[in-house]
Amino acid sequence: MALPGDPLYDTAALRAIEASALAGQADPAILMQRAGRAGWQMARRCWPDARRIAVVCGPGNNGGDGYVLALQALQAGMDVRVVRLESQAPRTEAAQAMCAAFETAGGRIVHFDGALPAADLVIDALFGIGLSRAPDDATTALIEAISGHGAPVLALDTPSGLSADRGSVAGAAVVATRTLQFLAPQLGLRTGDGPDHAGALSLDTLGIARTCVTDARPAARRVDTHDLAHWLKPRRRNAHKGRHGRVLCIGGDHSTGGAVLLAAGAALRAGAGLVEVATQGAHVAPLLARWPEAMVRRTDNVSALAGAFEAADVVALGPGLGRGAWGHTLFEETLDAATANDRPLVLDADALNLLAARPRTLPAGVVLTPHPGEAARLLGVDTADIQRDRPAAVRALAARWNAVVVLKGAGSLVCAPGGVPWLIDAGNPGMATGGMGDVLTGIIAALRAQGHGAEDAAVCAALLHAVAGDRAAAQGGERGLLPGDLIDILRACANPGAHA
Ligand SMILES: NC(=O)C1=CN([C@@H]2O[C@H](COP(=O)(O)OP(=O)(O)OC[C@H]3O[C@@H](n4cnc5c(N)ncnc54)[C@H](OP(=O)(O)O)[C@@H]3O)[C@@H](O)[C@H]2O)[C@H](O)CC1
Ligand SMILES: [K+]
Repeated sequence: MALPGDPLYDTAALRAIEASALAGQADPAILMQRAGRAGWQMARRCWPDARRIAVVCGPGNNGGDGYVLALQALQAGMDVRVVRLESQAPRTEAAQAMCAAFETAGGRIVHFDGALPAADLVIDALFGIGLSRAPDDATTALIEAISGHGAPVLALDTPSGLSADRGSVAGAAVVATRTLQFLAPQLGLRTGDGPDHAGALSLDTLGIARTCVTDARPAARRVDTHDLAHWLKPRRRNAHKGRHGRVLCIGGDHSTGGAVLLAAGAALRAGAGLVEVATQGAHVAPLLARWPEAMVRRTDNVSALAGAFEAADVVALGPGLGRGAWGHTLFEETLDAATANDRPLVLDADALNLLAARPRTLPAGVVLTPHPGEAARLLGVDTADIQRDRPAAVRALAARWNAVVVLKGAGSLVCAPGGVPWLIDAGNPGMATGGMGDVLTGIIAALRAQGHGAEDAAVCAALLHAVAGDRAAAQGGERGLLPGDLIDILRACANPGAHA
């Protein structure tokens, strides 16, 4: 069965695609010509009234694309200025040729003196996939002038200063209104700082053969709301609650009972047949009031859970667990029991912090759901290290713990050990609030209990969680979005097509 989603590429793959596309081409600048023309057609389509065009060109082939665009605009009768740093005259043969063609046609090139000229549209052709280091002060000033100009910004290939591989910014990066990618879609524009800098995304394949792209190794696979149906099929008529699995949620110390309540509610709304909660807080009554469908028991240790543990198809450990004596006991005993009984586990929140503090080998089929801070503790690095290269971080976490990992954050990433990461192309900043992770944990556990493998359950759950977050935000706004809002909308999202 075909994998859901679309491939995303890193710069190494893009270089391979470019080489494959240029093989046998008489004119090595053919792609640059097409890129510059595509950029100008995009500019005309998105900003048809723009007359004064400022094109910021860098020293490489991204700049070369810019010179081609500038010539196109000049020949269309626009008022065009190419702006560059005096130190950044075109260095590649192709870019030099395009620059010469622009000047021969009467194009004007001005050196950046701290301010960009008045313009109706700014084109960012400073750096593309060749960015190799943090911009120096002069380049930073130019980047900031682009972002602060006030006119719309069309970035060619990559917003300059953003890593197309890592989705991170070393120093400064252009904030673009739209980014026109060339050849194939880039991973870095969709995770970490990518979405904030790339703006709306477009792609022009520059007319290359499809095989040039399909032969390249994807850096990730992007999934969005349209892919939910791949996992969430209509239910068979001959069903009973046992077929939909049994989830045991363990967590909820005295002051953090709400977390395990959210996980249990999410598991119910994501379709688990039965949900049991083992907790110790004084929140049993409110939990049952909110979810009378859940079975709740107070517990001090796993042996007290004997029946529940055996009966469970999957155990979610961590929401509100805390790191006190009670949490420690349940952490160690649950992992021992899950290992002995080969019970699928979802570990979140304090279970992750306890695992980082007391490393141990995990049984097969575990799903970890760290946010960047928990991820940092699980790898023994700083949070900044995680965010600097999220794709590398999620691969490292999956390998280090031999588990499927959901690295939460802008553009959540999911990865199995040795696998290609999945990029969740949904979600919004309204979801950056306490309790949202507990909801995700409940959804993963519910999908595991319904028979999905660890990787499928993690990808589908992360996508379902983000889609529900977007739908809830669309109804009432991102600010003030609460985990309960997602739970209330989960059912509608978890049955694609049911309400069509
Ligand atoms: N994707 C494709 O196949 C296509 C590529 N095209 C366009 O070309 C760029 C890639 O071009 P490239 O020349 O490899 O790289 P860039 O233009 O992005 O910039 C690299 C040059 O800039 C210098 N550089 C890098 N980082 C910095 C920095 N922080 N400060 C100053 N200068 C920097 C770098 O110099 P080095 O010292 O690193 O050698 C290079 O000179 C791609 O993005 C597309 O826009 C085709 O035209 C279309 C298809
Ligand atoms: K650029």
